[in-house]
Parts: sequence; C-alpha cells; structure tokens
Amino acid sequence: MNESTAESPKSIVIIGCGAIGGTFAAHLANSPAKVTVVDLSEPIRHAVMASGLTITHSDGREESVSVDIRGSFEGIEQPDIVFFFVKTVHNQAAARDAAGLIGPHTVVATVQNGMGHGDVLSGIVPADRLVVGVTSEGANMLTPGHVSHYAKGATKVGPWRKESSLESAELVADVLNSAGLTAVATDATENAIWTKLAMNAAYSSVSALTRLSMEGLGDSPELWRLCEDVVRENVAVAIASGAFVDVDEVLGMANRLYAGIKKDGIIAGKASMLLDVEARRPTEVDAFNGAILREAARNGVDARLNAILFALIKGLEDSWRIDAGSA
Ligand SMILES: NC(=O)C1=CN([C@@H]2O[C@H](COP(=O)(O)OP(=O)(O)OC[C@H]3O[C@@H](n4cnc5c(N)ncnc54)[C@H](OP(=O)(O)O)[C@@H]3O)[C@@H](O)[C@H]2O)C=CC1
Ligand SMILES: CC(C)(CO)C(=O)C(=O)O
Repeated sequence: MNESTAESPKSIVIIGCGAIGGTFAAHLANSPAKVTVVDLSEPIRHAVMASGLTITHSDGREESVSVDIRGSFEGIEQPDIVFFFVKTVHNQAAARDAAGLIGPHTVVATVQNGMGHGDVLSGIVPADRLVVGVTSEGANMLTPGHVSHYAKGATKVGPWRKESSLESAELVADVLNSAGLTAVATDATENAIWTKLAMNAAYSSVSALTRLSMEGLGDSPELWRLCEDVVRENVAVAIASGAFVDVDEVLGMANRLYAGIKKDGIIAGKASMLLDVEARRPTEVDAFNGAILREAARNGVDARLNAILFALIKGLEDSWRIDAGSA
C-alpha cells in the first residue's frame, strides 16, 4: 500500500476487463506497479488465465500480456489506485463490492463515458481521492480476452470537486503516461466530460438505434446530419448548465474518429453502446441522453432530440424483455 500519493503507485486494481478496461490493463501490465484485474465475466477470465490478455494495437501489432485476473475482490490488498471500467449501469454494484478495497490512501479513478459517476463513487472514497475524466481511446472486444485498441487518443483526468488539489489526478495521469498512454491532469474536467458526452449522446445513441458503426453513420449524409443536430442540442444544454463546450470541437472529434476508421479499414470500430445493443445488454442511455435530459429540465432548455433518442433506446431495451418473456 502507498505511504504517500506523491510516490509512484505500487499496486493498481482495474474493475472491468472489457474493451477499454482490457486496453488500459494491457498497457498498465507493463508498468512497475502490481496490476490486478477484476471482471465478473467467466469467459473473459477463462481466456485471460489461459492465454493472457491479448491486445491488437492501433498499428496492427498483436501482443499478449500476463495479468492477474480475478472474479472477486477477496484477498486483494488495498491498492494505490482503483480504476472503474465497468459499464455505468454496473457502477453501483461494483462500488458496493469494491468498498473494502479503499484504504487510507487509495485513489479511485473513472474515465467512463456519460455523467454522474462521481456521485456514485463518492460513496466509497473521500472527494480529494476521487478522480474523474474522459478518454478518447477507442476499443472493441474481438473475443473474450482479446481487445482491439482501434483508436488512440488522450485521457484527461481531474479532481471530482473543483476545490480539491490536482495531486490525485496527477498520480493517475503519471501512471497512464508511464504505461504508454497519453494522459493529462487538469482542473477543467467538467468541460471535457461534457464535450465527450455531447459526442456519445449523439453518435453512440444513433449508432445503437441503427446498428450502424461510426463508418456506417459517416457514410450516410442523413444520419450524420442528424447526429450533428443532436450535438448542437447537447452543446446548448451543456452551455446552459455552465460548461464551456464548442460545437466544432465535438464535430471535429467525430469526424476524426470516422476518418481514422475509414483510413485504416477498421471493421471493429463500433461504439460501445452499439455492442450493448448487439448483446442485448442494458445500455448507458441513462448516463448519456438521460443525463442531458435531466440537465435540460433543470435549466429550462429544449432537448427534444434527446427525448426522442432516450425514448427509442428505452423502448428497444423493453422489447428485449418482452422477447425474453415470450420465448
Ligand atoms: N469501448 C470504448 O472504446 C470506450 C468505452 N468507454 C466507457 O468505458 C466504460 C467501459 O466500457 P467497455 O470497456 O466498452 O465495456 P465492456 O462491456 O466491454 O466491459 C465491461 C466489463 O465489466 C464487467 N463487469 C460488469 N459488472 C462488473 C462488476 N461488478 N465487477 C467487475 N466487472 C464487471 C463486464 O462483464 P459482463 O459483460 O459479464 O457484464 C465486462 O466484461 C463504459 O462507461 C464506456 O462508455 C469510454 C471510452 C471508450
Ligand atoms: C470510442 C467511442 C468514442 C466511440 O463512440 C466511445 O466513446 C465508445 O465507444 O463508447
């Protein structure tokens, strides 16, 4: 366990070894810290225990790394950093199970998409050791235990509460940078979180509903325009709630993602919400369009496109329950 958060972390726990958790774990496994990964998925654990965690890097290079993967927190010592990489719908359960992991110096970090994770995680760690942010890394899971890190991007982390110091966020950024990822500690995470949300609540939601990848959306002028309209609505809500978000920055992020996928001929460049729909798992719509609707209502802003996307995705989820009941 760490004596001081200024020192390099000696132990890291990663909760969730899916597409992006697996990508971060494969990088962090090469750092000097002891890395333990916890995932409830038996097929993932089985594959990683048998052949290591396999990552196909964005340049096509494939690597398998050995990681300590477990199905529960039992026997894991309180680490220096805990990363949350489950889907946001599982945050509450994962936080409850992981509460005993949080020692007097443990820093908890989340760069999950959407909004509201700090509120959940603040139940298990004091505000000055809660780090929130976003990542522009993009990954899919090809088979259990094999991730495709198809898009490289920066990770921005900062304190959950503005009044907290940057110390915990710097620790997290340092460990990510030393593992070959690109991370920065900033006290402007609110803008970064809103910027990413403005993109996800447009492109990921439309992708989930149409079952088209980013490439499929970009190839359709009508759908791309729809996404851009949703982005404009999202940015208006962000600005009304006090964040600074630039429409062109959000559109630029989406355009770069599309151009990168197109250029490299990546077939696995799917939004993680589309993968949820394909697997009929609960989506993150409450933390995406749901969060925007809540902020819009609070500030009296029109968010009718979000209301439509939210209702359609909820309806889609309901249809799986009906299918399951009639099977
Ligand atoms: N994929 C991407 O490119 C990006 C994703 N993100 C965000 O990161 C988060 C994770 O996404 P992603 O990696 O795609 O998700 P995945 O669904 O691929 O991975 C999540 C993993 O967590 C496991 N899990 C669920 N509950 C628990 C639990 N209580 N304890 C331990 N493990 C658990 C899941 O198992 P099971 O499947 O059995 O439930 C699954 O293996 C999301 O918020 C997403 O929006 C952010 C940026 C990019
Ligand atoms: C990588 C990206 C931006 C694709 O929409 C993403 O955040 C996700 O898949 O959830």
